Amino acid sequence: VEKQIAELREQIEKHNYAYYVLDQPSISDAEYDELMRKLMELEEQYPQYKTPDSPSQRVGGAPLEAFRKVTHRVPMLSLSNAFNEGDLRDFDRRVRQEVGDVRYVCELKIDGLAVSLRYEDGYFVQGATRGDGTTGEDITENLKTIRSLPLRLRQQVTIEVRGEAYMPRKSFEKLNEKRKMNGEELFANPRNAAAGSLRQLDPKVAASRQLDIFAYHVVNAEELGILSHSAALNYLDELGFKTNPARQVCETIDDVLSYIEQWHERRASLPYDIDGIVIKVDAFAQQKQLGATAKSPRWAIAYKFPA
Ligand SMILES: COc1nc2nc(N)nc(N)c2nc1C
Repeated sequence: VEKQIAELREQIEKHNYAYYVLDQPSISDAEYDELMRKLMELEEQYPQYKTPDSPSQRVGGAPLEAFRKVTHRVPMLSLSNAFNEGDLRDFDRRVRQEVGDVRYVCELKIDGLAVSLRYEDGYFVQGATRGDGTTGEDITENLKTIRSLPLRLRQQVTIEVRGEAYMPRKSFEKLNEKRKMNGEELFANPRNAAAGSLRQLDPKVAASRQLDIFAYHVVNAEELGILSHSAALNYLDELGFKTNPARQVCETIDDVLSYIEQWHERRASLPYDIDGIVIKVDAFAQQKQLGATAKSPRWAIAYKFPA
């Protein structure tokens, strides 16, 4: 029976990954539900074979009284902003003055909220909000309900990952539709709705909000022998995280500007809100040379779209 339960777990996680991470459903909802029902039934009968990474454990138990505080071992910095081409060219000049020739990675800046995810030996053990950058709130139970968040990685690594939790526009529209029917106050935008959902003390409510998450940073990348940000993102893919596919390596600031132009136009075609583009120096050795201020890294900048 233990083997049967383990097989079911693997099977369900495989379909979960295909559906929520790759957006390529591999079985019908009905078949998926049937597998889940079978797993829950067997785990009910043989609780000794229930494991923390089982898909049945995604929607936690009882609501919390309050959130525990979490101190980030590495502070969660914020990004300095650029509002026009001049700001971006100044950034590029400063970077090149310091490190010489440079490659950038450009990413969409998802309009959600930054979270930190800790895994030990491949198992998700804790998730926290950014808070004030040093101290955040433990929202592990709520983050577990996000289907694209792996409860167990494809490699048994101890890693800390940063990502952006967000509410897809479709989920946002459905949620506000429901709130309107119930005469409740509407959320102003998907970002507020995502923040409100992750601050729910009852994981069942968070689970109902259909949130999603993109991983975008490996905190202990160098310890893991990774040499660049683009390699870190590919590593996150290998581990089973959902990363944003629109990322692009740019050799010049002109390439960065055309990437920004392109996504400013294509923004409405995305199934989620973005509020800008993040530009990062790719090589970690150069990031290290550039360092950070108390508030933000000198090797990255966020270009904000005009409101
Ligand atoms: C390395 O620091 C960061 N990287 C980021 N990357 C993306 N894509 N989006 C963000 N919001 C973001 N925020 C921070 C502080």
